[in-house]
Amino acid sequence: MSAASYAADYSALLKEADRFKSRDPKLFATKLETLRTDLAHFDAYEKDYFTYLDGYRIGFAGEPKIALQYYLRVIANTANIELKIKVLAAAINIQAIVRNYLAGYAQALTLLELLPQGNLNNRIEAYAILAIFYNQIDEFSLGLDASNKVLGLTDDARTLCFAQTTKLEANFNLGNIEQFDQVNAAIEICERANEYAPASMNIVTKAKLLKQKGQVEAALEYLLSREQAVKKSRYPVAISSYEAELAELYWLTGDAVKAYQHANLSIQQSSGAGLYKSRIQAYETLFRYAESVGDESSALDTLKKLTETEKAFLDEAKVKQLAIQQAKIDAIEKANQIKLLDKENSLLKTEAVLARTEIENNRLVIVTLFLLSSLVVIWLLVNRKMQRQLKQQAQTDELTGVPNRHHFSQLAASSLAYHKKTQQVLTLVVFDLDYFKHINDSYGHLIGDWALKAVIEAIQEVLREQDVIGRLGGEEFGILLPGCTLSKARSITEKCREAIEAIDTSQSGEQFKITASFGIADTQVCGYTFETLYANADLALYKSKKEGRNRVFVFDSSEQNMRELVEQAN
Ligand SMILES: Nc1nc2c(ncn2[C@@H]2O[C@H](COP(=O)(O)OP(=O)(O)OP(=O)(O)O)[C@@H](O)[C@H]2O)c(=O)[nH]1
Repeated sequence: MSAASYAADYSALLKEADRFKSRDPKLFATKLETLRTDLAHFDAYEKDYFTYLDGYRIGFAGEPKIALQYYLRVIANTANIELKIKVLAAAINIQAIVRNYLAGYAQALTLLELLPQGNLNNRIEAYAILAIFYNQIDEFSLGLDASNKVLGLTDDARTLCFAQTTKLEANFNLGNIEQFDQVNAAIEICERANEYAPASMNIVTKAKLLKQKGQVEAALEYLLSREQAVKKSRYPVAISSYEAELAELYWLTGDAVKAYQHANLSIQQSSGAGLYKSRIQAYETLFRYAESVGDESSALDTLKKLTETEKAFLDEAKVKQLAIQQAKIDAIEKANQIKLLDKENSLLKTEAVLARTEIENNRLVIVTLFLLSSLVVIWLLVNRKMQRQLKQQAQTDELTGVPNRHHFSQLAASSLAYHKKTQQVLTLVVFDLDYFKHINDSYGHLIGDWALKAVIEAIQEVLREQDVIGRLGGEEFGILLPGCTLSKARSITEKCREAIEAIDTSQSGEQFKITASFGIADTQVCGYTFETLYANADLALYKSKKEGRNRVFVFDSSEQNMRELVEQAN
């Protein structure tokens, strides 16, 4: 019948099997085999729990290293912290047995880290195992500490027995024991709990204490009185140390033969690894005995074995110390690595913040630069417009909007240069309004201004696109007629004159007549200097005025009257 057929609660069944694991190994193994048939129905936790129990069974059957493999699998796999703590403790126990102290010590540190998350049973079990482990690696202060923790957590007789035993061992090795109360209590509690192995260890300890206090006879008497109790334990460690102690006590009390016999009994019991102390004690007794009987060859042989055992013991102690040192260094390194990681993390965080800030700053800089460049562009555009406006203002006559005298002469000069280069004719027309003073005087300056603007508008209607008109001053204007034959120029000028004459002044609110007198000079007659061209056009204008105004005259150097005019003008 499988476990599943009478109960589905595998966790409870596994716990029940667990209770028998050291109390009744046979029953435990049976229960385990029953559970094994339902392995497929287990959840992850139950599987891990089963693996642990199965490992325990294997360890108990004398295969600690295989047991350890099972435990390590559970430790790595399980998500259940209580099971993890339980198995870690069991693994530490095994590490002590297989004398892998480095791994055991490192696991002890992990166990202590996890322990606050465990339940009460976890703590009791863990501290109990730690106490054994620490004592075994000669860390008796830690062993004492762990033992006291167990004693403060439980009133279970069996557990108290083990904790009192480890406490006694730690205190004995630390030289802390003055009275016999503690050792008597430890023996009593273990015997009451039917735990003969620890009871036996405590019995031997009591004998050692008596010996230390010089009560050798009492020690011997006591040990002999407890022989049955120790033998009943069937615990080789206890028996070998009992026999070694007994041998020494016999030696000290002068019974050399019994000393020799019990020393040999001890060595027979301590053939297993790790029982160095008892063997050393026994070999010492055997050596003394061989010396005392003059058996030099036996003495030498024993001395050799004693030295070998002492060496093995010291090597073991060295291994333990090195393991502890290494584990401590590893722990410090781990802590440092964590600190370093923390530092690196905070450094990375700072870098990330800095990077973010830098990105934001860069973004800000880009935005600012963009805004600045936009402002510069806008400023340049505005400035160019302003410059254009200023330039225009500087070049333009405010009232009429045509080029002023300076600009007009510049335009004329460049135009003349071009025409000279291309050998084209350029004609300059100058005209002056007739009796303008009279208009001003009669209708006021505003009307005079109106008239000036009206004249420009009228002329611009007549002029071609390429022709340029400018104000030379007051009521005098100039017109550049590029690439124009004289007859064409005369014709355009005549049209200009007519246009002025045709201005309807009524739009100004006044009714009056506007006329202008014109003078024309061209480059074919006057050359390509503006001054000469202007002077000659001005002479022609002068002639128009003189001839009665409102007319057009062309400068002609061959003409007599022109010469006269020049003379008059000079
Ligand atoms: N309203 C106005 N009058 C101006 C401006 N510039 C010059 N004048 C006037 O133009 C008149 C020119 O007078 P004059 O030099 O005696 O010439 P005129 O009266 O036209 O006579 P002729 O040129 O001989 O026909 C003066 O009264 C100036 O004050 C201006 O921009 N606006």
